[in-house]
Amino acid sequence: MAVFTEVSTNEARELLRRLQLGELVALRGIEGGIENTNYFLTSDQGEFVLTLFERLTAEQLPFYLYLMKHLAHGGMPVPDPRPDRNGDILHTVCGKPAAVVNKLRGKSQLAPQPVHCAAVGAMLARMHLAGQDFDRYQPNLRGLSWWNETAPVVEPHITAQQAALLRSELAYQNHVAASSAYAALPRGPVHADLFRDNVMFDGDELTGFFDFYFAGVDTWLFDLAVCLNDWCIDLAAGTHDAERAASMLGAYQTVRPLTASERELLPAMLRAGALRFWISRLWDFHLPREASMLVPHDPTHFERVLQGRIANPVHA
Ligand SMILES: Nc1ncnc2c1ncn2[C@@H]1O[C@H](COP(=O)(O)OP(=O)(O)O)[C@@H](O)[C@H]1O
Ligand SMILES: N[C@@H](CCOP(=O)(O)O)C(=O)O
Repeated sequence: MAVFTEVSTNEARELLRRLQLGELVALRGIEGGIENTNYFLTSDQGEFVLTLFERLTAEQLPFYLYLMKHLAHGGMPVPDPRPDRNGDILHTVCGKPAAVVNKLRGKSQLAPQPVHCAAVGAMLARMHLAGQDFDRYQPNLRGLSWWNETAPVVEPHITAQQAALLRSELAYQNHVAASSAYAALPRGPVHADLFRDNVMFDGDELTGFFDFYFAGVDTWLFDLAVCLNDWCIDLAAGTHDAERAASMLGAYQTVRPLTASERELLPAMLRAGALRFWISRLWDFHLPREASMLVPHDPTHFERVLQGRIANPVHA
């Protein structure tokens, strides 16, 4: 359930008027999602998604919303935030920061085949290139600094063996981040959470991707590693799927070939991607936000993925 704040039809009607998006036809709460309140908003001009931000602040949101707008205008199939009469794309609904975007066609592909992984790889590379000239900056707020801050917070809740893995991996990632190969990695705005549930497909055709609310400036390789760690992993076993990974990496490189530093650091970034989601899942699991309706994801999945990435490094 992801309607934390109830929006009345009157409020929806008034919002559509403010945004000059026509007359309300239907308003329906969206059950998926864990962070925000989402509604499908249908007017006589089309179908939209209304999001009320429950956690992100009005200071953080412009980066995400303007990045989506920039990418949409660059031809990427991402939601385009709709402006009001003054040109503002961050609105207020029920006292919460809110946005209205176009509804994307298609549905999530939760059992991806190599063809889907190739589509995601090519689209990710196009997105990286399209984001190059985006002029706002916000770091990846779930990057290395956050891992260093959060690891000691979750440590009291895990076993000694898990804590040892967490500490040694963190030490390794701090060491990698200080290296000259890491400094040479190309970077720019990244999605940083492009999991299967954030991409739409119509059959084998990728029709869009959304949920930019973990985006930030980071290495492009980290973004690719996050995708490989979700799309190209057998979820039941937590193991690497070589065929799907080859499809994703190959398609990514048809658009943007990896640099020498990226090839060198792919195994390290696959570990970083696994560590990032292991820590955030441990955090959500052991320290749930007060009054949150968040149903935490299983942290042990990414612990297994991390162990697999350490034991069996994958090269480009
Ligand atoms: N622009 C969009 N077009 C179509 N469906 C969307 C769009 N944005 C969100 N959704 C739907 O809403 C659900 C929840 O959105 P999501 O951004 O994942 O929420 P949360 O940030 O709370 O996790 C998605 O799984 C998807 O079904
Ligand atoms: N992809 C993350 C959780 C983020 O949730 P989302 O619904 O906002 O994509 C994970 O799997 O841990």
